[in-house]
Amino acid sequence: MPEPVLEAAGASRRFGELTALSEVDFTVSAGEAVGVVGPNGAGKTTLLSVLAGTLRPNDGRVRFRGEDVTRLRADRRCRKGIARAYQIPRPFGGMTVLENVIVGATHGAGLRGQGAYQRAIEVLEQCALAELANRRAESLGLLHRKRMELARALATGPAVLLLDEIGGGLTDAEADELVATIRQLHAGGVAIVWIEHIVHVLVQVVDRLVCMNAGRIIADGPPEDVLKDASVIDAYLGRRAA
Ligand SMILES: Nc1ncnc2c1ncn2[C@@H]1O[C@H](COP(=O)(O)OP(=O)(O)OP(=O)(O)O)[C@@H](O)[C@H]1O
Repeated sequence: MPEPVLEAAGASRRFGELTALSEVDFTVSAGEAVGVVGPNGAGKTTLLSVLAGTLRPNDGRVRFRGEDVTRLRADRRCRKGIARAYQIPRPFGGMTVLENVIVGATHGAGLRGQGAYQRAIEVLEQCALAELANRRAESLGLLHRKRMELARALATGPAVLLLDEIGGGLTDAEADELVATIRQLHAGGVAIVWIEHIVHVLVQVVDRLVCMNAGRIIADGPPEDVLKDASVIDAYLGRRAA
């Protein structure tokens, strides 16, 4: 069995009366790429937040490389190797692309000076952003802002990268470019958990697909099997086509 890098065991999260996440067991192995799909409100982002540490589960545990990190805040988990990129990129305004990525290297990886600079340059190249290093972050178009969001996450030196609907709003050609970048990052050994509604984009990258509905995982396996699963068609794919 491949070594689990990040796992949630029996994780539940309630918001008042609503159970957004209900006793979920989820594992991503070292170097694996897992896609997460499901209807709106299924609990996908809540699961990602529980894994990243921006939300505490009410019950259950989160483990990173076997260590219980349930009580660690997101910034401490980031230092250990769990990075997250958001649906809506949040560049630090008034700073260049390079400076934004240096912040990731400094705060997320604990690098300083030349080390942080070198790491930032490396990830800008990996994310095809080197030519825009000195541009103001807020002047970038959507695809480049998404690449910068990825670069900032990568600069933290993650073992696992959590991606929350980063394909949204892109044209087909832009989505293809983003897929190429993410495949490269994955080929470099980073494990990926990617929530995405654009399933045909997602399946170009992931080895495994998980479908959630009403706070639970209803299917988990090879993408081609999950996409044929009757409960997935009923809860998600059928509804999307309707
Ligand atoms: N901070 C919060 N306070 C109250 N309710 C919340 C909060 N965050 C999420 N919820 C609720 O929990 C449920 C799961 O939300 P979540 O964002 O995890 O779903 P999702 O599968 O990511 O949906 P989408 O595809 O629309 O992003 C939803 O009913 C949502 O309204």
